[in-house]
Amino acid sequence: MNGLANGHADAVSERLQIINDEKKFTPDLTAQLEKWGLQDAGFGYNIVAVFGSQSTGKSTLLNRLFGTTFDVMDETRRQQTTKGIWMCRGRDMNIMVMDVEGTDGRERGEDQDFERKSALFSLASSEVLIINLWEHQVGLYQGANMALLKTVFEVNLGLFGKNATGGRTLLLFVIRDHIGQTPLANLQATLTADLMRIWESLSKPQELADRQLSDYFDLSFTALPHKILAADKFESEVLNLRKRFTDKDSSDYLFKPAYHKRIPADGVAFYMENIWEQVQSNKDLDLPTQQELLAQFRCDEISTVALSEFNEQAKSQKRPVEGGKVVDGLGELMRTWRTEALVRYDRDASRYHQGVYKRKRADLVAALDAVLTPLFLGQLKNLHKTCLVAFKKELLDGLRGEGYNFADVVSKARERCLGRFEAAAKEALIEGPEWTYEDELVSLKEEVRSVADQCRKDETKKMVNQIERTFKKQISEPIELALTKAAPDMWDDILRTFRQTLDKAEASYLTKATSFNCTDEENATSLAVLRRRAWQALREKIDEQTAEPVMLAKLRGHFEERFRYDATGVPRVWKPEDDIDGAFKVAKDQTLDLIPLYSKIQPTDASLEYALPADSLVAPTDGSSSEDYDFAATLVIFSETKGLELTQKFRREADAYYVEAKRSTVASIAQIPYWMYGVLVVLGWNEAMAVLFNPLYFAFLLIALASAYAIVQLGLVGPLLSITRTVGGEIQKQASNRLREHFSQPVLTEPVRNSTRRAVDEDDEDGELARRRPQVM
Ligand SMILES: Nc1nc2c(ncn2[C@@H]2O[C@H](COP(=O)(O)OP(=O)(O)OP(=O)(O)O)[C@@H](O)[C@H]2O)c(=O)[nH]1
Repeated sequence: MNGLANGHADAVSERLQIINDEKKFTPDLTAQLEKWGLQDAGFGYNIVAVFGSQSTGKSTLLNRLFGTTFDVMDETRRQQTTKGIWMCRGRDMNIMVMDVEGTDGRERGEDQDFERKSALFSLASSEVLIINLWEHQVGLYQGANMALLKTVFEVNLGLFGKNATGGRTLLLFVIRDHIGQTPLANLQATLTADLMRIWESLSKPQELADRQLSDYFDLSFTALPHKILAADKFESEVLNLRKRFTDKDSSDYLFKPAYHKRIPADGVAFYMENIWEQVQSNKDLDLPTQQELLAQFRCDEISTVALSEFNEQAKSQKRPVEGGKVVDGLGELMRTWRTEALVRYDRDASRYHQGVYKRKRADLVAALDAVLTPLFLGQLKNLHKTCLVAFKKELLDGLRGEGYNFADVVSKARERCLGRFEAAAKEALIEGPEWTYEDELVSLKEEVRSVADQCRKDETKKMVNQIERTFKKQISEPIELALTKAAPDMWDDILRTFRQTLDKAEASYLTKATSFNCTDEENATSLAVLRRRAWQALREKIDEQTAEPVMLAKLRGHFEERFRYDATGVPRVWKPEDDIDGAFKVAKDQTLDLIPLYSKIQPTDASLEYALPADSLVAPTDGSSSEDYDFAATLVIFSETKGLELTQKFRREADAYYVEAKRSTVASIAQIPYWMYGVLVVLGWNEAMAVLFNPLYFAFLLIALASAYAIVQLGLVGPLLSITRTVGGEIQKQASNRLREHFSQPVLTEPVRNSTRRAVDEDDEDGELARRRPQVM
């Protein structure tokens, strides 16, 4: 019986290494739980673990508190006792106690992997985690394992922070070898502040960013006196603490239900194994060694200083570049800033862990380039703009004045523009970042080409306009002359002149176009436009010359030439015997024949007929018109109705000429007839004899003769003659007027009446003349 009881007692106090040195989780936990009699405990059990530096009396404390059998360090050898994680059942209590390998162990050196993983495992799986530390460790960062706690909190939050059912955990700080000089409250405040600080500095997952330490952990603090120097007090305090773990009725009972993980006892083995697996596979725990940590910290600092100085320098050119200015020597400036920053970094950081130094250097280079790249791109954009502006200006300057070769001007300006861009872009390139200016250059080339094209189009237009003006000048006079002459082959002359002048204009265009590098298609379009405009110019000239007043003047001129001048070109003086009617009719008919001649462009020689080519008829692409050209319509100068209107107007004018001619014959008839002078001699003979034979009259005659002699002698003949002529002329004028008034009075009213009637009855012209004749006579 005793043997059995002893056997059971041994099994209960047996301990098990649940995680060994090789970080392997034991497969025997379930069996051990069975042996401990906890397998069927359901939720009736608790888990506690310990955390702290190596050889700080963790195992001693656990054994005292829970009656466990963990190994305690042999004082004489002072070496690590606990390796891995051990578990033991508390004596007479359903408590699974875990003794965890101490942190900061000499044996593991800088390999902190296991201590992180074991600490995290303890934190995640236990209800109460005893954080065991010497009093003198309080306030230290590394000594108090704060760095380790930070890492563990961080990973714990990432791994298990979202698990709302995981429950809270009590962190029980046990301060060992508490002398009492510093009250527990002060130590507690220091530790709480430290914890809060590391919690704040955690990098938390985004969704847990506002979680507080108190959301996951409760804090409790207790102090134990020196085990050897105050052995009794130590023992009694340990007992007090033990009660807090065991006395469920105590107000400060530590295993509060809130801390329970709610895993039935038979699932604990699986649950723990699972936690260990997660802990093991978590990459976040593979943190760098201290050396690396230090390197990271320092390299970051050095890099920040270098970067901030670099940023200051770069800022000075940021505004000008953003403002569209091309900064001279920007490449050199950028190279200097970049090199200075890297030299500064290399000088201070290269002494640290090489891997970290190189990694951070790459980060720094990327940060430097991220600042420089916009400057480079901005510089390229500004260069692009300025070079293009310069190109345009050079082009316009080159095309000013006369005698330039367009192709030459363009190619020189282009070469200079691209050369300037490439040189400045090359200067801005720096070694290191994979920058290129090719894309910008391609886009610049494209824009230069399109500007040159536009310019060429404008120039071609200008040239066509110039040729058109010359064309107009050249055809103006010949057309005017031909239209004035009004010969039957008038249109032949006009069309011949038109063709010759157009041929010259086309040849002139083609000669000039070669220097413009125009494509065949562009030439064809320009020529089509030129032909169409030439024809329009011809039409304008013809329209100008055939406008109604001009046309009437032409007809009048033509008529006058035939009616008022004879065949030899001498002005006619109509005599009564002249055939005014015949001459009038001939002149008028010949003149009226001109109206159909003027009304249509119709050469007598059919080979001279002109038709615009089809491509000149389509609507021009320059937007000057949206309609196709109706060439056939342009051949008609004026319509038949217009012709009839002209005929009527001309007839009225011709009639006035006729009347005038008639009147001039009356005027010549109205002179004093010569026989009147004979009548005067016959009738005045007696009076003459009376003068000769009357002494008085004779004396008067002699005096008159003497006076005449004296006048001749004195040279007064001229003045006297002129006086006499003036007086005589005046008298003759008066007499003539009287006679004309007398003879012309009845004739004046007739033509007005007749011409009105003539408008009504045009065909009866001859009859009308016959009626008029006796009245005039
Ligand atoms: N000064 C002092 N020494 C103690 C105290 N508790 C235990 N020790 C001694 O400290 C030494 C280490 O004790 P352990 O209990 O093995 O310490 P540990 O933290 O479990 O050690 P590891 O398991 O190796 O990490 C032993 O020699 C103990 O006698 C204490 O409260 N004060």
